[in-house]
Amino acid sequence: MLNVENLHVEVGGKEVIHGVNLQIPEGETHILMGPNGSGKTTLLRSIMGFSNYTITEGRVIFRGHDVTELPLYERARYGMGMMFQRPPTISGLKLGKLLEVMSGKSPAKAFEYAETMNMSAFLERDLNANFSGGEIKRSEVLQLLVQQPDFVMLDEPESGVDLENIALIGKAIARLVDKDRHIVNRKKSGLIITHTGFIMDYLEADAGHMLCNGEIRCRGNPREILKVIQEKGYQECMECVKL
Ligand SMILES: Nc1ncnc2c1ncn2[C@@H]1O[C@H](COP(=O)(O)OP(=O)(O)OP(=O)(O)O)[C@@H](O)[C@H]1O
Repeated sequence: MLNVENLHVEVGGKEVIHGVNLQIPEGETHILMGPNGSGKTTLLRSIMGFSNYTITEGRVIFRGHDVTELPLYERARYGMGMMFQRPPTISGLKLGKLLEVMSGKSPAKAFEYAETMNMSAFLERDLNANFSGGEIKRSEVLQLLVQQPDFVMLDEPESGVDLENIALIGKAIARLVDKDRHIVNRKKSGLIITHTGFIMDYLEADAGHMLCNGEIRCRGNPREILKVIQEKGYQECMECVKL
């Protein structure tokens, strides 16, 4: 599904990602961990094609297409989707209208998803305007449910979410990356950033990667990596490179 080859990324005039290689096969969900400021969000945004993230070396291959030079919307058309950690507020754009546009010919289905995500009362509100942290997360997951991307990237989906809503969001994300869900014979895949690992209680994670100072320093079972981080800190994990 996704093949990131020797990716180097510059943001704000400095190199933040230093030669990352990452492969996510069709039907797999991978977990991305690492200390604050290690470059996790930068990596996801570069894969998605945000314009202020400059790829200075390396390639992003998605479904066999080299998308390194493509704008974000073209990557979305190929089937990539991303949940923002801090999405912008857009005055004048109602959440309901956005869902209608995203859903194409099936707005009824979009409003069903809104109900599932406890967001029906937000449809007439401007996008993200005074939404709480947890409401923003639910709105982001709702938009992805409506878009149904083949490959989804999620930036700390559980952070700031209360215990009841973690279950709601966790189950919705499990639907987004469900291996058995086929869209025109394509299996879904995902890449999820997490610090706590709570999201792994709701879905089957196939592999974990730990990013440190813009480099992947450890790969393996995501629960094992998390355990080492919890018990011994990031340093130990950096040294136990299992590549
Ligand atoms: N636009 C920018 N201008 C300057 N520096 C930036 C910019 N965006 C990111 N950085 C820097 O790049 C580094 C990596 O940031 P990034 O947000 O990718 O880290 P992260 O691993 O996602 O962190 P966290 O776990 O805290 O969310 C940080 O030092 C950050 O300050």
